[in-house]
Amino acid sequence: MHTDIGNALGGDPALTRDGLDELDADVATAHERIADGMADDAFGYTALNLPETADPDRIRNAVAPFADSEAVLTVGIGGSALGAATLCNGLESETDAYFLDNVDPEHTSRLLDSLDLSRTAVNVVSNSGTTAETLSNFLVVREAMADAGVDWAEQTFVTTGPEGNLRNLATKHDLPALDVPEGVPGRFSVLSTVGLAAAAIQGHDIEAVLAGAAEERDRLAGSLYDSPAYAYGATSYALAERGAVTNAFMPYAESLETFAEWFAQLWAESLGKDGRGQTPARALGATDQHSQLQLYRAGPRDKLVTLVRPTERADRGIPETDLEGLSYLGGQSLGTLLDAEFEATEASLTAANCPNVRIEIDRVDERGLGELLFGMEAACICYGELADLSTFTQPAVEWGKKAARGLLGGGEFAEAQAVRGKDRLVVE
Ligand SMILES: O=P(O)(O)OC[C@H]1O[C@](O)(CO)[C@@H](O)[C@@H]1O
Repeated sequence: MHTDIGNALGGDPALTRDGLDELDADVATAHERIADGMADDAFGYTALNLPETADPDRIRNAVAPFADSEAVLTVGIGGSALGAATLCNGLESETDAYFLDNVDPEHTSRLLDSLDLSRTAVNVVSNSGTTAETLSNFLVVREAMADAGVDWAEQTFVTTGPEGNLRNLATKHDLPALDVPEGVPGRFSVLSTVGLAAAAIQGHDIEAVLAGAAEERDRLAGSLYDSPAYAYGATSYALAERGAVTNAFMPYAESLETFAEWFAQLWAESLGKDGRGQTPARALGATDQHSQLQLYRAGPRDKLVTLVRPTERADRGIPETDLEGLSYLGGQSLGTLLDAEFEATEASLTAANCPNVRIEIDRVDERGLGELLFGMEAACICYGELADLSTFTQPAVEWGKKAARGLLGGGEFAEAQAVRGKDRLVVE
């Protein structure tokens, strides 16, 4: 992963090289704490040890019974889906991958109706083993399989923690079960069983994902000028402290669109605390040049724009044309056009004083995705250290869970009362 922070300086919000140099002393301290946390396998920090502690053979052996599946259906939400989806949607495979990470009845029914359930491996993932959306979707999938005359227990494996409903279900039905590594919060678990199992069923080189991550780990150092991950984390933090409270995250590759979703959970759930944080706004290049760019260039001065691209990709030529005004495109390629759009957008942001950072990998392949995923995790942890935030918890999500559970008769919760007491001002 290459991080170019040149365009983050001298914009509005204003960050100077001196400001960054000053911050670098804090990055050295942050790195020490991170390295100590890794050495102690401390909660959260232990996620950065996964490039060496994850066991690809164990994962592959566990999913071997499903190797000839036509499709793999992952039932999970948040960190229990987005990491696997980033790998599966970022890489090509003969085996299709689907994700049930919402409880939209129409979508769930359409998806289940479209699948040959007898040829589909079901990967149920939940760290806590108690998440309502995941468990409900699993019950629906199991019923659909039974209705289709498919032995669901033959097609299903789970990835979960040591306790919880899902672990009990796996034990009761003797399902193959992978363990969520201890001390790894969901949004930091892509480089573990949680993110790698579905990718292994699709036949991806999960060792190469871990090797790319290990390369990025080896670049962690006591200065932001020596570590691409810390350069990104520290620069994002410094700009947020100066008013860039929105991070427009814009990959220039369709294969990285899900990666932007994964990044949004990582950044929002890790850094949104104590009234602080930086709001991730997902975008896609070049598409959102034609929807969002106006705002980035001419709207409030509250943004950092992160542009991500692979420097190598399979290309496709644009045919020569005699159409009026289009000759400049004829004979070029879509890749050349996309790169020109990337560089032009980057320069247009700088010309409008909008701070932006360039993140590049060689290719969107297993190694490249490993670098990006690890790099962004380390960047996030670095940001959390500099901001003195509790990066690895997400207490604010519990209120809504209690309210929903109370509304469904799953217990007495004050939060459910609050929902019932909603103020109404309906305009019809
Ligand atoms: O893996 P689990 O426990 O089902 O949780 C799913 C997701 O829900 C959250 O706990 C938020 O509600 C995320 O942190 C997590 O990634």
